[in-house]
Amino acid sequence: MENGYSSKSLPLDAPAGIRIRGPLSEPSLNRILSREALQFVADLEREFRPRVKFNLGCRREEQARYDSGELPGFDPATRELREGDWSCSKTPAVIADRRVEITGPVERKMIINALNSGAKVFMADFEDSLSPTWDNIVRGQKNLCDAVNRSISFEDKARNKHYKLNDKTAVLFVRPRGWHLQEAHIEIDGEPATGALIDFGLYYFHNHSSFRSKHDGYGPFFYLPKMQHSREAAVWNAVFDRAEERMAAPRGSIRATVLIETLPAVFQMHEILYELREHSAGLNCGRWDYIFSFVKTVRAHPDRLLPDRFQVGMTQHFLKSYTELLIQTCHRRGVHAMGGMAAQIPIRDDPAANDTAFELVRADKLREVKAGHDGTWAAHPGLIELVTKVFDDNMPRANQLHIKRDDVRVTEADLLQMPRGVRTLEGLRHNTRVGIQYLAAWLTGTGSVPLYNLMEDAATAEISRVQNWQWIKYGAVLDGEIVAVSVSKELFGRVVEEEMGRIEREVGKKRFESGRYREAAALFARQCTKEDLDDFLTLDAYRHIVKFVPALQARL
Ligand SMILES: CC(=O)SCCNC(=O)CCNC(=O)[C@H](O)C(C)(C)COP(=O)(O)OP(=O)(O)OC[C@H]1O[C@@H](n2cnc3c(N)ncnc32)[C@H](O)[C@@H]1OP(=O)(O)O
Ligand SMILES: O=CC(=O)O
Ligand SMILES: [Mg+2]
Repeated sequence: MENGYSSKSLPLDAPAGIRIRGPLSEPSLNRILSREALQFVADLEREFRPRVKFNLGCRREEQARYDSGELPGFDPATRELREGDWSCSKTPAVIADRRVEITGPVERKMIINALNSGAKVFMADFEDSLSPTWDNIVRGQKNLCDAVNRSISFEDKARNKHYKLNDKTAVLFVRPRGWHLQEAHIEIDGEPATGALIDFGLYYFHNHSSFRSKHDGYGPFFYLPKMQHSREAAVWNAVFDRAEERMAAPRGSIRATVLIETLPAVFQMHEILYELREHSAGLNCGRWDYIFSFVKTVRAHPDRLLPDRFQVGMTQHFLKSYTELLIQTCHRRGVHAMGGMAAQIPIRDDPAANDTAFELVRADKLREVKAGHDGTWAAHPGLIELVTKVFDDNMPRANQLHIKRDDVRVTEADLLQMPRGVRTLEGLRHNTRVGIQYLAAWLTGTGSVPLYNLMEDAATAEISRVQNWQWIKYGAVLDGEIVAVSVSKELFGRVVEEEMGRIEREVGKKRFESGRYREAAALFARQCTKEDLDDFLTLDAYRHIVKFVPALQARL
């Protein structure tokens, strides 16, 4: 035995070609990686890995075109499909009313709290709000199994608090990782597995039959993140077909909502729905990744520098156009158009600030329901009552599929219009302070955190990173300074140093020394100052959280 791990903590009964490289922290997790479950995910991996790799290659090719000056737009080749008359399969009754959805990582206590929160849906997250440590991934699957079969409970000994499910709970959706992330701790035929297929496959394998016996045979339900093109949706559709076939589940029983959260995908919404038409549960405005993707896509265009992050709100023309087009598209195809996440969360120790935060959430949700959204997201149980009321007051039916928004006329220029606002030193400082603290949490296994009274997760951290990168790369001139100041590596270096000092003062010396702040700062600074922008912060950061069983230590 070395470092607390023993070969006994590895599941030993893996089928041929599968190697589990991460330790299991308790024997009850073994069941998640049963021989049959691993065989199921390995079959998916072997069938779909080539298509996943092909699609990632297409992303690189498309990005090279944007880097040489092109901008994304509607595809002339699929015009007939966009203009044609077709619908997605009818939405199952159990998810007809999705007015408020709570989201959160697949953490045991939070799953119980979210399911009990009074929201219609809980989206359990392996993605933006989860740091994908091996333990979080496997434990998250176990937590979800226990939630689906209603045996989940949690004991908070320190607070003498016992958690269990209420009789009435939210409907469960699960968001697997995006196509770009690998699961290094499961090797299939000598290569790391595709994270998305591991998350989907293990969850589907263990839970499909429980869903079959309820919800009129529909489910499990999924959210699908970060796609860039309809050919990626076609892969998900084929994965769903194969999973249903293997488990003798009715075709179309799996339903999934696609997040439109990349700039290229906004030009592909009809096409994405078409590919998934038998499995679709609509689209969602993933605003935070969308803003991140906007910057990433135009990274080679020096004339497209974003203003401060706080000014890129949903009333900016490009974001308003995106949400309206999404609503029109979904309602033409007979599926839900879900709203996104306001970043404000309850502020316990400051009633005035709490009131302001609630007012901002109320205004955001009012805008969404009036625009025609069928529901929206909430980040915290303390917001469910408020958000529900806004939708109840303005949406008398279960949804607004009948509101077609034929008045909406959105062009490529609308979707690409630059947001207005100023670029400030405080914006650079805030991005840096938040980016470093978020990464420090992520490296220790926490994927969503409250920072300065806002929810921060991987998508919001990405905005901080790419905005800094863009300003440094193109020497953005800052507004509001007495003498002209442009952002440079030297200025950024000073900002990192000063913000590290501030973080240390804010979190205290003890926490600062025992945390991973210095490692996070080095990682964040490296990412912000690279000559060429990395596609995802989490790809670089993932290397820092991979922990192989020492006896099997090898290069990633
Ligand atoms: C860009 C996107 O993808 S958005 C979607 C992804 N992001 C998310 O899902 C973020 C979800 N939200 C969260 O993770 C949390 O609300 C945070 C990290 C922002 C704040 O969490 P905390 O600091 O723990 O909040 P707070 O202390 O006020 O929590 C109070 C209680 O509510 C619970 N709670 C807070 N948020 C949630 C949630 N989203 N789901 C379930 N329970 C929650 C806490 O566990 C705590 O429970 P307890 O009283 O039984 O101990
Ligand atoms: O996933 C949601 C987002 O806003 O990003
Ligand atoms: Mg996202």
